[in-house]
Amino acid sequence: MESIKGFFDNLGVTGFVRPSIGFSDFLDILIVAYIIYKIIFWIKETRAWVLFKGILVILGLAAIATILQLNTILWILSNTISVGIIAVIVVFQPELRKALEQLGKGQFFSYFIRNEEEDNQKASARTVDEIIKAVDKMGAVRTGALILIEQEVPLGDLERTGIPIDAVISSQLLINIFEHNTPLHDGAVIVRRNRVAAATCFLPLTDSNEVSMELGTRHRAAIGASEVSDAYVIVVSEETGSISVARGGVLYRDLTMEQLRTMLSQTKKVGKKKLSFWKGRQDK
Ligand SMILES: Nc1ncnc2c1ncn2[C@@H]1O[C@H](COP(=O)(O)OP(=O)(O)OP(=O)(O)O)[C@@H](O)[C@H]1O
Repeated sequence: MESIKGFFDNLGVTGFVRPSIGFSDFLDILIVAYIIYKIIFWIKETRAWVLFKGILVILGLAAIATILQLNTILWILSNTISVGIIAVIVVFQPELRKALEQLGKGQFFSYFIRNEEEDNQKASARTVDEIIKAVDKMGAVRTGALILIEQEVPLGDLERTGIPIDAVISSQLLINIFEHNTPLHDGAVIVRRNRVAAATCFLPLTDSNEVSMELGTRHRAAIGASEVSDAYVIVVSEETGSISVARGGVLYRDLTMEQLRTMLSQTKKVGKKKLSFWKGRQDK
């Protein structure tokens, strides 16, 4: 401390006050750090993660604009920031409401907590095989199905509209879930890595005018979900037994099993080992 004081004295800075850190300050820092940690987890689990990355890009641009003195860009950024904050509150109103509701119910932190063990698992070739087997069988007997395979964009928001399952994936499980007149058959199943995360999930319908009139709400929901995420959304038509995949707002219809396998082999690769804060999760 004396050397720091000496440093400031040499700089001519007088009146150096030695900061005193007491127990309450320590507790204060710990609580704030814990809350920030939980909020980051929440951001990673919801659509907010994509928005968060967008905000980081804008902050990066602002930093570059400040360094290079790009005054017009700085002016635009400073004048749009207040509008941006209001827009974020409006867009994430459902998530904020949910978090406040959980806080009221005393489940705030459980809402934020992810299953770390699950995070360390990876989508395997076996998972793809099981999905293809189930889809093939359901198509043959015209059992309608809707399956989302999560990629980089977390599907926590959609998952919470359904019933949690959290079971290792198998073709039998998927076929059972979509069996007619059973409690779980309505709605969509969400697959996260090797597990069925939830069933009966409600997906947003696309409002695109370009979707063929012959397609009903199952297909419209698949396209809608693929517009708001990067998930692979598989649809088995109850009417025709045909298999389609929606991805990035585009519906690839009447796929053969080989075409489906080729598409699903492009899902998050097995064998990549990286720890990436930017990507938001650990892939193995
Ligand atoms: N928003 C939604 N989110 C999840 N699942 C949905 C949604 N809308 C409809 N579904 C599922 O789709 C079923 C209705 O499918 P519908 O017959 O309207 O669609 P379709 O596109 O014609 O498909 P199919 O060829 O299977 O008949 C519902 O019973 C439900 O399981």
